[in-house]
Amino acid sequence: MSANIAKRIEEIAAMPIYRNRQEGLLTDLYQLTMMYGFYKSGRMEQHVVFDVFYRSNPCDNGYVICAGLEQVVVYLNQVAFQPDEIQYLRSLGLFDEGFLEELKNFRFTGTVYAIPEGSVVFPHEPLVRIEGRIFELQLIESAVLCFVNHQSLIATKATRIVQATSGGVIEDAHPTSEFGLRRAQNSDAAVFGARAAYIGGCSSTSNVTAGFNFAIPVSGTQAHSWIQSFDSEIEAFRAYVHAFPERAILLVDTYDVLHSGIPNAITVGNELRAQGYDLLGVRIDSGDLAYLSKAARKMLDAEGFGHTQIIASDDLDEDTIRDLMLQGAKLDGFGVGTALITAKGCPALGGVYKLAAEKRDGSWIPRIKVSENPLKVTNPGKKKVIRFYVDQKASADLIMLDEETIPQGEPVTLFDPIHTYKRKVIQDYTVKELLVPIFVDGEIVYEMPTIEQIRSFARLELATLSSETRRPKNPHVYHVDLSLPLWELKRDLVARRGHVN
Ligand SMILES: Nc1ncnc2c1ncn2[C@@H]1O[C@H](COP(=O)(O)OP(=O)(O)OP(=O)(O)O)[C@@H](O)[C@H]1O
Ligand SMILES: O=P(O)(O)OC[C@H]1O[C@H](OP(=O)(O)OP(=O)(O)O)[C@H](O)[C@@H]1O
Ligand SMILES: O=C(O)c1cccnc1
Repeated sequence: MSANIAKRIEEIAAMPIYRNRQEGLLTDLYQLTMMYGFYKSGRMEQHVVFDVFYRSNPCDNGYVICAGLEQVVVYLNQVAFQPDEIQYLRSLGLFDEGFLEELKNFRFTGTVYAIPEGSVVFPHEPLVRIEGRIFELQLIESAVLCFVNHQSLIATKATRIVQATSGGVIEDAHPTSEFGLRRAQNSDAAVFGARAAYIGGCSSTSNVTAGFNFAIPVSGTQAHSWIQSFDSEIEAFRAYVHAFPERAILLVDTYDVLHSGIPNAITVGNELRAQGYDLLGVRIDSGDLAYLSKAARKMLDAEGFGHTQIIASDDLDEDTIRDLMLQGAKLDGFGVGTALITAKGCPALGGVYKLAAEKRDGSWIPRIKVSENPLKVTNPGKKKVIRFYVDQKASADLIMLDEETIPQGEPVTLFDPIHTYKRKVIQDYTVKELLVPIFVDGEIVYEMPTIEQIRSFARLELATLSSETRRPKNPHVYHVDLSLPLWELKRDLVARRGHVN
């Protein structure tokens, strides 16, 4: 492991959220019973390849932003069983001592390729490809899917919400703070969700644990209780700006936005101004946010508070935000909690982990899972994914067998794997291979990017998609095709119901 890679993984593993997480038991029982079966039948060393992929985009979106790889890397680097966990497994009465001994010594020794966090990805593409002993690869399925599915879902939801603030124009998006801690499905979902939301374009989080661990900017205003705890709204405002003269965003809807909140904010703003400060902002958390923001803007502007921002919150999601902007709401920023952290409307990303190949006598034998539904038939073999760019826009992706040569500029004919008569010739393109090495034989070979690098990358990635692919409803379906050799292999294996000979 190079010094840089080692230093970076040390930094990441030192984050409190990752410390002391060995997570051997973060698995489904059937993984352990299958592992026991492999152990009993002498097949633990069987080398296999598993792919992580999903079959359809969440929220009828046109893409997913993949996220969660950092958590996967830390997990694979640390996964182990503690003595009390071994004792618990012993108490189940399912496993013999030899097997428990194997678990005591468990370490991940496999090879992992993955698409970097922040990338835009599409259905059926291997997001993570893991190669190694079936004994290890079976254990890790559940945790790897949990991390990738969750963070990719929230990052994707965040891109929908953030793009809604500016009608899909990425560079004009308004700052959007993630407010979901209190509404998340418990704390890990809140903290890792805040990370994913930041990757997806949120500008900050109210979640201090997420800020502390992941170096995400934290921001906040006040609760209604703050205002209620004073004898009057103006006293509450004065006390807050006294504490934070430069960064006060005053909550103006506790009593009456236009007749009390905004006039009081203006009074306090003038007092602040006399001390040389500008009132940073106001937050409206109820009522008709379009009407109130327009009226508040006029009142603030009339008193010379043109720079004072108006922030909205109140059960917002991408649809309401888009609606508000269409109504001409005068909003400079948003706080979004429940709908973002719970991915309202699309509660799970259905990523799966499927066996793609098995090593026999030194060569890879492709494996397939057949289904009546052609979209559910897996892509066999050890694979890679390439993306064609034309005029810097992502034009199509191609899933290929790992041994195939990547095209280098010659025209390429792509065909739809289901409706094969649908063809497209790509020329004048550049090409990028999406899966990059992360672990080789259990050792990390990837220099993990910082959260800022991941977030900036996600933004660049989104910009490679057409606005038609990014639009929130009925987006263009991005082409993900199979190379001819992969398509033929799949067809032959389907015909033979997966039998190799
Ligand atoms: N102009 C608007 N267009 C569309 N939706 C809006 C508009 N203004 C507010 N909303 C949304 O309408 C919903 C209003 O919720 P609700 O009926 O609970 O009223 P409220 O103002 O939040 O009341 P409360 O005083 O209980 O907070 C919220 O989801 C809010 O984001
Ligand atoms: O609406 P969401 O998108 O879920 O965002 C989080 C919500 O949490 C707070 O309300 P809450 O009533 O919990 O507390 P408060 O008294 O501080 O307003 C805040 O005012 C937001 O409305
Ligand atoms: O800082 C805020 O305004 C905030 C934080 C969490 C939830 N709601 C609001």
